[in-house]
Amino acid sequence: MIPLFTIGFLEINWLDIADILLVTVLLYQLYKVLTGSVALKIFVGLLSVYLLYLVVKAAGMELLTIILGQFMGVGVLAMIILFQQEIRRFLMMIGKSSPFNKDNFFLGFPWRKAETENRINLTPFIEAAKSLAGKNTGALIVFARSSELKFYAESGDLIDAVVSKRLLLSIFNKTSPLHDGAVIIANNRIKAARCILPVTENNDVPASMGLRHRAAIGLSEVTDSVVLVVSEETGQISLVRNGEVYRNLAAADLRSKLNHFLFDIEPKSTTPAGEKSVSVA
Ligand SMILES: Nc1ncnc2c1ncn2[C@@H]1O[C@H](COP(=O)(O)OP(=O)(O)OP(=O)(O)O)[C@@H](O)[C@H]1O
Repeated sequence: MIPLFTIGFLEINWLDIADILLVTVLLYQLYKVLTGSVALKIFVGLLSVYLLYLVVKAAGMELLTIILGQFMGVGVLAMIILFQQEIRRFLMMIGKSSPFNKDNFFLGFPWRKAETENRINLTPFIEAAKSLAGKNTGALIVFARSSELKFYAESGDLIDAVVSKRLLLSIFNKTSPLHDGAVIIANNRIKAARCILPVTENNDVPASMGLRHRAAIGLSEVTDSVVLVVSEETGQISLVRNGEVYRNLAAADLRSKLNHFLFDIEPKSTTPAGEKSVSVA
C-alpha cells in the first residue's frame, strides 16, 4: 500500500490510521467497562507483567523470560475467568449498539407499533412502590429488558402472574414467605419472586448502601435490566441502571425515569429537585 507520510523510518498508510483509531476506540470502551472496578487494578497488573515480559525478552534474560512466558501462556484463559463479568458487559454494550439489535434495526418500522402497544403498565409498580415506601417496607423489583433473566428467575420461586399492585404488596409484605430477595418482571408478567441477584464488587459503592442496593447495582452491571429499589431503612425509592443509582425519586420522577429507561421516552421536564444520582458504574 502507498504510504501517506513517513515518520523517521516508519511509513504510515490509511490502514495504519484506521488500525490506530479502532484500537483507541476499543481501549476506550474497555476503560469504560473496567473503570471503578477491581478488574481495572487486575488489568493494570496483568499489563505490567506483560510489559516486563517484553523488556526481559528484549534484554535476553532467559530464565525470567521462560517464567514470565509460562505466565503469559495461561494469561488469556486467566483473563477470561477473571474478567467474566466485564467481558459480558463489553459484549452486551457492542450488541446493544449493533445494527442487528432489534431496538436499532427495526427503528421506525411499522411493526414497532405493536411493541409500543405491548408496553407494560407502570401504574401498579409506582403505586406499590409509594405504598411500600410509606410503610418502610423494603422491595427489589427487576424489569427484564433484552433477556428474560431466566437464570436469576430460577434462583427464586416461579410465579408467572399478571402484574397488580395488590400482588406486589402481598409479595413484599414482611410476613410473606416470598418477601426476601427480588421480584423479576418479564414479558409484562411477574415471573418470579425471592430471586437472588449478583452483588456488585464495586468498592466505590457508598457504605450507606446495603445488600439490597448492592444486589440491584450488581445485576444492572451484568445485564441491561432496570431495577427498582425501595429502602426498608429510609423508605426512599431508587432506580438502578448500568450500575448507576438514581436515588430519592418521587412518584412522578419514578414514572418519567421508568418511561425513559424502559421505553426510551424522553422526560418532559428537566431534572427534578431532590433527585440524586450516584454513579458507581
Ligand atoms: N443478593 C441478593 N439478591 C436479592 N436480594 C437480596 C440480596 N442480598 C440482599 N437482598 C435483599 O436485601 C435485604 C437486606 O437488605 P439490606 O438491609 O442489607 O440492604 P440495604 O441496601 O441497606 O437496604 P435497606 O435500605 O432496605 O435496608 C435482604 O433481606 C434481601 O431481601
